[in-house]
Amino acid sequence: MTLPVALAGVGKRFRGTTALQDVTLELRPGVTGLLGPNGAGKTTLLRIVATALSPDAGTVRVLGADPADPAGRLAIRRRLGYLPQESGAYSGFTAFSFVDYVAVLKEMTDRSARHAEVRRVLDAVGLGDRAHQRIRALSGGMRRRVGLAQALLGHPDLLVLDEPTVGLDPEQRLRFREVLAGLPDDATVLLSTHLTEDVAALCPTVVVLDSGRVLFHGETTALAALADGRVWDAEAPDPRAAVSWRTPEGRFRNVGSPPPGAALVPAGPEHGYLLLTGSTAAEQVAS
Ligand SMILES: Nc1ncnc2c1ncn2[C@@H]1O[C@H](COP(=O)(O)OP(=O)(O)OP(=O)(O)O)[C@@H](O)[C@H]1O
Repeated sequence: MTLPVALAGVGKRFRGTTALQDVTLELRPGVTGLLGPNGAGKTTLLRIVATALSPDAGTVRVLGADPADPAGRLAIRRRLGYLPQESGAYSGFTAFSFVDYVAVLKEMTDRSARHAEVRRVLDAVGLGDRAHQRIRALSGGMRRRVGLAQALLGHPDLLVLDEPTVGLDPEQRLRFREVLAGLPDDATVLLSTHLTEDVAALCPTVVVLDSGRVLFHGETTALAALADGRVWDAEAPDPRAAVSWRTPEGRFRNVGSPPPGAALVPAGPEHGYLLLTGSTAAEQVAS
């Protein structure tokens, strides 16, 4: 089977900043979450997979093709749906006209079939009744959903979604879950997020990126298992903890090496993530 995404030794620098370093990663069909603190390199990695950016080093294969080759790039783009980080562009379009415009770029030439597809994806993200409103008049979460709708056009084999849940209210998060669950089994989704609860709810597989390096790639349950027996509550931050924070009950949750007799708490993916990334991510998870 051709792997949907295969990166080997990928590196990317922006002037003095190393955004990605020696990233080797193979993705299989299904939903993979890309988790990491601010500046970890998530957007850079997604842009490379989505053929929007070339790496400085390493090899990239997406859907069996090489994005460095113009014919390969075109072949990938025809089978790709991409939600980039939010841009303010196209705000004068209506939701319908914007998604229709992207559908034209995707070579959907039959007008009535194209319009039916535009309606399908707008309905899928819960914007059927807002289709003729201008994008600038929509809320931030609705604009994000317009972006998601265009990524779903034409049933892509690979969906690359940069922070798709930002700005979504709880009901829309649930709907987004349903959209992902409704994709065919052989579709591949790579989505970035800061939120370990997104990963727990949406992604059977997770990649943890920090400072441009892959720290973990495996099942989300295995990320949680890294912290088994290493999470405990106490009256104060414990010096044996790699990370501590105050719980809503006013106690302190500690992740690290517990003392004998510690009040252990079941581990979740966020605790495994904190053990891997340490304090850089602690504030994001604790807040
Ligand atoms: N176009 C660019 N020019 C200069 N530096 C860049 C550029 N794009 C990214 N970087 C730098 O590369 C590093 C990785 O950035 P990237 O946006 O990939 O991280 P991220 O994990 O998506 O972060 P966030 O969670 O904050 O969105 C950061 O240090 C960033 O400042």
